[in-house]
Amino acid sequence: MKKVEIAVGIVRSHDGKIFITQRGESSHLAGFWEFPGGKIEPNETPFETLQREIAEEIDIHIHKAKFLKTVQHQYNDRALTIHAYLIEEWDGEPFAAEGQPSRWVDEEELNADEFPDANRTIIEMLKNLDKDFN
Ligand SMILES: Nc1nc2c([nH]c(=O)n2[C@@H]2O[C@H](COP(=O)(O)OP(=O)(O)OP(=O)(O)O)[C@@H](O)[C@H]2O)c(=O)[nH]1
Ligand SMILES: [Mg+2]
Repeated sequence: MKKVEIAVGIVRSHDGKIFITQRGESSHLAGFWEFPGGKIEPNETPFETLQREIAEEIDIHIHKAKFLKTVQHQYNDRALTIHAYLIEEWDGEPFAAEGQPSRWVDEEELNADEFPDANRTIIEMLKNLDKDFN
């Protein structure tokens, strides 16, 4: 079984909107929405991967990121580990630098059904975080 380990960023604006991108037509889980990020390369820490992938995919420079959660998920063809970070301070304006569809979505309107199954617990945690603070 193929093992894949990734780092993803939940980019959240001060007014509670999250920047998400859509997976390309020919990729694994095509058409689902995702948090920008990608595979950890040899000799990279998850945070280094996060900085690199976020720069490549949405062209922002991270100032501060808060580690949220690591989740594991078994797909048919791969065992996936996701390290998820919350990014609330950055330089630049996020855009889909690789030409993929993208949008800002209100956190309350994040719909786990539009994301791969592995994202479900991350989205739940995100919504619960705010309950604790509000
Ligand atoms: N970037 C990203 N990948 C995710 C998320 N949720 C999720 O299950 N994945 C899965 O994590 C794996 C790594 O995604 P990736 O963007 O780095 O890699 P990729 O499309 O080049 O993968 P591939 O070449 O195996 O198709 C993919 O299998 C993707 O479907 C997410 O929120 N963000
Ligand atoms: Mg990627």
